[in-house]
Amino acid sequence: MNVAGLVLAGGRSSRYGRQKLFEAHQGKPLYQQSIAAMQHAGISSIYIVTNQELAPAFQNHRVIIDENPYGGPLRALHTAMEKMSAERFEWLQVLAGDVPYIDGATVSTILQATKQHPNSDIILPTTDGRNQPLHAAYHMRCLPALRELVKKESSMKALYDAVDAYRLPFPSDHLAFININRPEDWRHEP
Ligand SMILES: Nc1nc2c(ncn2[C@@H]2O[C@H](COP(=O)(O)OP(=O)(O)OP(=O)(O)O)[C@@H](O)[C@H]2O)c(=O)[nH]1
Repeated sequence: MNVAGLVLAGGRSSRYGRQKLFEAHQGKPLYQQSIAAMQHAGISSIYIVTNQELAPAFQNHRVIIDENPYGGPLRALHTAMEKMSAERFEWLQVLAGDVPYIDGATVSTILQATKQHPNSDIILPTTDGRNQPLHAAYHMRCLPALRELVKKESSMKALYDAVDAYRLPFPSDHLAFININRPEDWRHEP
């Protein structure tokens, strides 16, 4: 498969009060839900982008260390793409590590769209018109734009505004992109 997976796992969890990525969900640390979803969709090369401080917790995985710790997802994506640019991958399927209901079918739908829209730079899921850039597939051709943007920007929006993003709508009641920010967010457990 020409797709690699990338789990964003280097945030501060300041709203949660402690590192949310390791909270138990269905008997496993929360971030592992994102890995399982990608594996179910057939992605076998999965990387975790994190910082030096959290890296020991991911020692059984392929880890990429943020060049700018706590620099945000755009910079984390840039660091990962630079590190992976010499490899054979065409697309990078990104998932946040704090999405308990993400599943393989959702990732498969995004991967299917990479085949249907091979000239797009990003397959950008949306729910109710809301962009979901932390759960998008990025073509490696985004790298030159990323190199320029990280010099001055920090938002993912800057990237999907700068390149050709194909919007992939999901139903408004689709749970897969719901993320945990605060402990009380678990009450949405379906
Ligand atoms: N590698 C990496 N991942 C990040 C970074 N910032 C956020 N993430 C990840 O991106 C996902 C969404 O993060 P947010 O909830 O927006 O931010 P957070 O820092 O984790 O939490 P807050 O401090 O409460 O904003 C989570 O899986 C984070 O671990 C970063 O600078 N580097």
